[in-house]
Amino acid sequence: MGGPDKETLTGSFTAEKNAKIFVAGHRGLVGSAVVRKLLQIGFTNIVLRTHQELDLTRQSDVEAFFAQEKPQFVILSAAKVGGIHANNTYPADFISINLQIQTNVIDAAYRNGVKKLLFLGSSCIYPKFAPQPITEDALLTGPLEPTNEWYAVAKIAGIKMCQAYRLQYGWDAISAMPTNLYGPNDNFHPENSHVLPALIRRFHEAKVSGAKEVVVWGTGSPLREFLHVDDLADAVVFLMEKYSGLSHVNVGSRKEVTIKELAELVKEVVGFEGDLVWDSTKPDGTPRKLMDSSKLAELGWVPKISLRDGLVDTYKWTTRGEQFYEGPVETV
Ligand SMILES: NC(=O)C1=CN([C@@H]2O[C@H](COP(=O)(O)OP(=O)(O)OC[C@H]3O[C@@H](n4cnc5c(N)ncnc54)[C@H](OP(=O)(O)O)[C@@H]3O)[C@@H](O)[C@H]2O)C=CC1
Ligand SMILES: C[C@H]1O[C@H](OP(=O)(O)OP(=O)(O)OC[C@H]2O[C@@H](n3cnc4c(=O)[nH]c(N)nc43)[C@H](O)[C@@H]2O)[C@@H](O)[C@@H](O)C1=O
Repeated sequence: MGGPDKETLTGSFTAEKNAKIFVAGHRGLVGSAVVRKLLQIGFTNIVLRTHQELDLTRQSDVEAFFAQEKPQFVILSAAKVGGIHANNTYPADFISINLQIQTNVIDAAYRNGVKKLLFLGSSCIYPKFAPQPITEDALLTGPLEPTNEWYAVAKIAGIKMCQAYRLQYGWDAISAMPTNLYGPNDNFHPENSHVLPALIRRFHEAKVSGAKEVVVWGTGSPLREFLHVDDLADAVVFLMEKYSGLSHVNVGSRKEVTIKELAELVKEVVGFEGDLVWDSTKPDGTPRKLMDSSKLAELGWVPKISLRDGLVDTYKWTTRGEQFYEGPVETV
């Protein structure tokens, strides 16, 4: 079976605005941003299923769904996702659920004639002490960060599955590796979320209750790179349009901050006036994971949203109703 043999394409995706696209995980941070982006640029035939309607860990249900709906494109943004504590506490869930979801969806998509699929991985696929900034070819060159190795192993398997299907069948499956993301529809669970939503919520609640201090995990020294999810959604559409290579592609903001700097910024944006207290019994995780996103930049995509602007918008979004939006807290 013939498939694309060139790394770059010339825009077949956005030309087909009535093509049927399945966005898996559309109620999550990434999936919801991808749907917003697709609607904004005029796509009219987006197929969606909630977790309750279609459990993607159930192989026969996934096969039946693909056989019935026959989508032409798939964005795979459904996954078991969480921050450092959730990853460290539920290793079995993180490896097994993610392996099941991605294996079922990727295989059923191929068998049911999907033209192109994009799989979402994560920057945690790289070795804990990879040279910085981390290029795509650092994959599988050293041991993983222990707090998220189970999730990382599943994500590496997803990349490899896309590559294997391209090599054996010539099928157009690509993988994007985003850095740490944030934005509307994030998970704001107090323990199981990522650092940014956790801190937005904790600082907000401290401001409202008049608390004198806020506890932040770890030492504050780890460096992280953050990307607003609307930038990521833009990059996803860009890659669907322009990229058809074997290698996965890093998607980062190319800017890093320490967790201490991040906490100070969230404190300022939320308007909390008390002190920060560091809980060094909590893990720091990987010391640094700045990705080298020059492959994507060379293809012609760069991010637009600064961390400060993205944070201000996200905080406004969480407090736009009468109550703080906590997100789908039952997910982890
Ligand atoms: N958030 C981040 O910082 C980063 C995320 N990524 C990647 O982006 C992708 C999306 O992450 P994100 O949007 O943050 O995650 P979310 O937790 O916000 O969303 C995940 C979505 O997947 C759905 N889902 C989970 N399990 C199943 C299942 N068994 N069947 C059907 N649907 C299911 C969830 O539904 P429900 O809530 O109902 O369970 C939810 O809608 C993931 O692959 C993740 O690895 C990569 C780098 C960073
Ligand atoms: C995207 C990526 O996300 C995860 O990796 P991580 O980058 O380590 O994720 P994190 O956002 O949870 O933490 C970042 C840093 O921040 C510190 N930190 C301070 N205070 C809070 C806090 O209140 N909550 C959290 N979660 N972290 C805190 C925390 O101690 C750490 O030093 C992977 O497991 C995996 O899911 C993955 O791929």
